Amino acid sequence: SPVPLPAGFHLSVRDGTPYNASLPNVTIFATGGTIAGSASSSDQTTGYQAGALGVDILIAAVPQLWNVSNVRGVQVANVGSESITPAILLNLTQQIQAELDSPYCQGVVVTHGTDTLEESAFFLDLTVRSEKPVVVVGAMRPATAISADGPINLLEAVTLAADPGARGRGAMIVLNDRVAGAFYTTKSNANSLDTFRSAEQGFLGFFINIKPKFYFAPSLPLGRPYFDVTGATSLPEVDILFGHQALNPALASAAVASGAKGLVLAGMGAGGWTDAGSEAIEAVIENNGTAVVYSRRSMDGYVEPTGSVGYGGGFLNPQKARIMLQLALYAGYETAQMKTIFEFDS
Ligand SMILES: NC(=O)C[C@H](N)C(=O)O
Repeated sequence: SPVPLPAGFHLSVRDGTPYNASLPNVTIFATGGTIAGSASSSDQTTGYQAGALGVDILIAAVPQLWNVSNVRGVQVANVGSESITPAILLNLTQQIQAELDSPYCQGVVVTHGTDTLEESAFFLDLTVRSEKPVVVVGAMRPATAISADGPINLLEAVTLAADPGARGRGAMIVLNDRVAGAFYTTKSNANSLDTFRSAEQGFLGFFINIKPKFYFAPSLPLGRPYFDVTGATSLPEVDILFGHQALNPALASAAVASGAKGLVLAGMGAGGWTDAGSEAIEAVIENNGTAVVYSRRSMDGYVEPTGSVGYGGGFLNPQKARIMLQLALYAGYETAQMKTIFEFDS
């Protein structure tokens, strides 16, 4: 059923949604996830259907949104975040760019499953060119759960996107009363509400009474590249190989044979790979020109280039190095540019 219009609102000439001329306009792009999840009972917090509820239902559940902004919902997808594809990401970033280029929009929010939220947020950080806030938000409990965290997270995300102090900070992630920069933030716990961590680089701020409080003036990660994908329809395939004892060296050539143009190695320690594995990697680079980034399975740290082939993944974890490599291959980066973006050479 339609949301009743709060006092003082009238219908926007733009698209017929409630509109208050004294408030900023924020567009919510919904992609699914637990924040849109529905379970059969209020005590069920696993095994529910992610991406079950539409964006209008998410908005209707939080009438406080109308106190801080005029919100408009756009349904981009409605899936668990394990099913987000390059096609969805390209569609999402192209729609966001067009929206932020419009003078009517002051900021955008993306609702997303938390499992791969860091990948999409990082992708948007690298592909949206705007001073206006891009805020990615999820939830750890489905919308039907007792004490669901989605509604407050959504309200904080929209409040952040509407806040002029949020400009010029790149894509941000909101969960559990914290503001995190997309570049360095990762999911650290499968179940906890406090799952997102920003490691040594730290959070950007937190929320008090739903209002964002920043620790620092606006700044961006050093050397963060921008990739123009406004005309892209697909991205090159990049696969991740996970390092462990008794590694099967044949996996590298198998990945390349099935279409990978790039490989990210989630190596041991600071990016270590077995001798037989390294020989296999050198062979695929030599035979196929495959781009290889050495990253790490360790939670945090910096990975230097290993030997004469491939690139060191720098501070990027494997899933972020994969996104970066897809974009760099799409953009046709040469060796020197690859080294700059991955190894933070200046
Ligand atoms: N908390 C969540 O959103 C997890 C969910 N499986 C997803 O990523 O879509």
